[in-house]
Amino acid sequence: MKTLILLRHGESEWNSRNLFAGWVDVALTRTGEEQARHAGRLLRTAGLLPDAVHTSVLGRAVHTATLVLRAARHEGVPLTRHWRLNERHYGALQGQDRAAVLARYGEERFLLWRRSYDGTPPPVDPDAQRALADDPRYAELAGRLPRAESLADVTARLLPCWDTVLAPELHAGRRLLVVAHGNSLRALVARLDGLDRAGIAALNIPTGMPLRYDLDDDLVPVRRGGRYLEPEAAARRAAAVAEEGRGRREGAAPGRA
Ligand SMILES: O=C(O)[C@@H](CO)OP(=O)(O)O
Repeated sequence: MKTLILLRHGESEWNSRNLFAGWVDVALTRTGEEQARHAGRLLRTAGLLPDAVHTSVLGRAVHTATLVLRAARHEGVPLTRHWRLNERHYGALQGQDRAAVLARYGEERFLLWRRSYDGTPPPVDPDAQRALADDPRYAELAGRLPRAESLADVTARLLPCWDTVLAPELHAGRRLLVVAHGNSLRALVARLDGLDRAGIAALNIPTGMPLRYDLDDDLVPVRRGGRYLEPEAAARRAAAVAEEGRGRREGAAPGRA
């Protein structure tokens, strides 16, 4: 049996303000930092300390992973960053308020951009991301930085990381922790669980809640959907993520853990 633990970063400044973040490097809030520490304590208590950690290159994921390992008293493990695990590039929606986007463009387009498999948000103005072109984290992407991504695009750029890094390490018997983002994890879960379009549209992943997948020798989940270490809190918070833009945000969910 192979074990893969997925974790969306803790609440970010822009999660708390209900702004689309994408590739913009926003910091964790104090709540997000505490969520990360809580996740680390959960992993230790559950006996799920990872052999290796993989994150995106975005600060909110790397910071979350660092806080998780510190809280789990397990800081010695290798931590590798991959731009392929980044959040979906949200194009011109980055920095925009979800409620304002919903009000301006309507439910159908909001859901197409936010939760469909192949809907691509409007592209970002190249001037708005000039700094990314000089960012060493994206050196490999020189001249072909994305200007917006659909979930299909995210899946296509994430799979090489799965095929060449994550899957081989799992096959080698390593327990992995992947700390990434709402949409890069949706792409990974969709692939693991073989979700259809309706399943993908309905999938929402809450911040800071470890999701455990046990995989067979072919890396097929033993239980579809995996299992959150705190299933009730995760279900509540995933439902709140689905409602973002409609007046409630995840951090405002009642009875949150
Ligand atoms: O802002 C973003 O980049 C993502 C995840 O935080 O938002 P959404 O959940 O709306 O896809």
